[in-house]
Amino acid sequence: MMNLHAIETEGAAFRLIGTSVLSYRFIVPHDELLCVGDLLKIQDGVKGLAFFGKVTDILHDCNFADPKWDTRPYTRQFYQMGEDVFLGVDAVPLGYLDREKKFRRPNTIPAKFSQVSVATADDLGFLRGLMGEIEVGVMKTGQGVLEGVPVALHARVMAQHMGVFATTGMGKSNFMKVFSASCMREKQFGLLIVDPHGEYAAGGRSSTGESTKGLIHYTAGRDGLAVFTISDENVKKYSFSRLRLEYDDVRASDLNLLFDHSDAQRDVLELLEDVNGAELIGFFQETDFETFDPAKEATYPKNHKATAEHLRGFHPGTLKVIARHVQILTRTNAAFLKPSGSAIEEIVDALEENRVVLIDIPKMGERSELFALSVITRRIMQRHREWGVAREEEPPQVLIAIEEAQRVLGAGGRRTQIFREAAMEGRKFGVGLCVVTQQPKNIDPRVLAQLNTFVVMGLGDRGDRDIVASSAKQDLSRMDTEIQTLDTGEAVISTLKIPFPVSTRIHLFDEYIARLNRERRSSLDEGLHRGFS
Ligand SMILES: Nc1ncnc2c1ncn2[C@@H]1O[C@H](COP(=O)(O)OP(=O)(O)OP(=O)(O)O)[C@@H](O)[C@H]1O
Repeated sequence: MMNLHAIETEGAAFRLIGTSVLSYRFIVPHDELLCVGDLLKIQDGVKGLAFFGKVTDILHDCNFADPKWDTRPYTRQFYQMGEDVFLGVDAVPLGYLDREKKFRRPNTIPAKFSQVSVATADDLGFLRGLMGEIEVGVMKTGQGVLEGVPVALHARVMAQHMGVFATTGMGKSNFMKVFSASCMREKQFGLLIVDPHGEYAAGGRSSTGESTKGLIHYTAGRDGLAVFTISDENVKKYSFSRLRLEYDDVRASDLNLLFDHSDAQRDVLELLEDVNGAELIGFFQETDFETFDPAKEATYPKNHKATAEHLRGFHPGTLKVIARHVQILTRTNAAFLKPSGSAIEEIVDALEENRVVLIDIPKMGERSELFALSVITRRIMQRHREWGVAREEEPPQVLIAIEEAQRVLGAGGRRTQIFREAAMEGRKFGVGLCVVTQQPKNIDPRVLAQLNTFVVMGLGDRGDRDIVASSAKQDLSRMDTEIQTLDTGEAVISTLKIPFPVSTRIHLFDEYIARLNRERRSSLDEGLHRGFS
């Protein structure tokens, strides 16, 4: 018979008592402080393997058979029976290091009574080798952070679409800026962000009112950034490029994205999809729809004959509505939409040079944001498709951020075709989407199924958490308690090439870029000292 007293207790905090390949349980003294989310190392001395787990639940437990022992009159005495009263801890397995120090999925179980301890940064040092290039924060445990273990996404995975899910005020803007700064630093793919509030480029106010810095303050990474703005002041002050789009960049489907249309109006726009933008806008601006009759050439300008002939059989009222929408489109976007002169090729070039491209349109509103995003996305998709035909080598990678993505990627929205195309086939051409939303349950599940990276920053709503957990490629269901208790600036990240979902404390942007600027300065100083070779 096994002699339990013979087990070495020196240095061993706790011992594993069960239960299966997919679930660990151990007990700790009743006064021990452990938290949900704490990372554990389970050293299997019998097989020579190191297992890792994460605390998912902690409960009161004891050795007494009587279920009411703790409410009996002499309860106080029981507290002196320290060894019979303890905490039971449940943990989820993360994986294990085999004898060759290779990290494996948890397909076996540690020996009974293996030694369990809270993992240190040294224990988890091997994770550094599994991380990617795009640093976003440090690994978090239930009680704090593991300073030596940065969390960094793999650049190659980014064209396979990512989702950022955050309730308002949980630190989504901060995350996007930290992510962008790391993209500027690494320059491994292009990142497009349309910024309707003008906060990402030069900074502004956070949702709680403090002033924050912007991407231009990451001076050491400045050549990884291109900003296209409508603001004269910013062109002068920061030498940003001017944002210009021209009529020919527009397609009929852009109107579908911005306005609600009847079936007949949608039919008109579908028929006109291949008509170039200048012709489309010219036709609707120059034709009088009170008298328009496609069968009578005298009722429309001669140069629009081909377009007019498409429109036989449509009611003039239908065309009038579209003419009005064309007028609203050109007027409301007049700050950057002109008959000719477009910066779109420069924008796509900057993305192909693997820079972060910010489209800075302060105070322009939602329609302008979506319009600019749709026009640029279409051009990116077009270029990348052409690339596939014309050249042997792979196209460059581009990631397109879509904030409040439920607006354009909701279930059943046929009006937002270009974003759906990017979601469904973009990865073949190196085009990824970064879907940012507070309401994942309002995103088309087919789009969610395409995402390979999930950044979850606190979701209060059970429906939202369930849909995220069921769409992620790694099992997030066991992390539900942790996701519910995430604080501002904390995230659970599930992505390809990092073997388990990692809880992360996202860097605070201002501190992160201060560090990156310092690192660059000190490496320059060192270079000057030693000479560059
Ligand atoms: N990683 C972090 N560490 C510490 N504080 C953070 C972190 N991220 C965000 N915060 C703080 O939380 C507050 C809200 O952050 P932020 O503006 O990024 O939220 P948000 O989710 O973008 O809000 P909204 O959706 O309203 O725009 C800010 O005061 C910011 O300083």
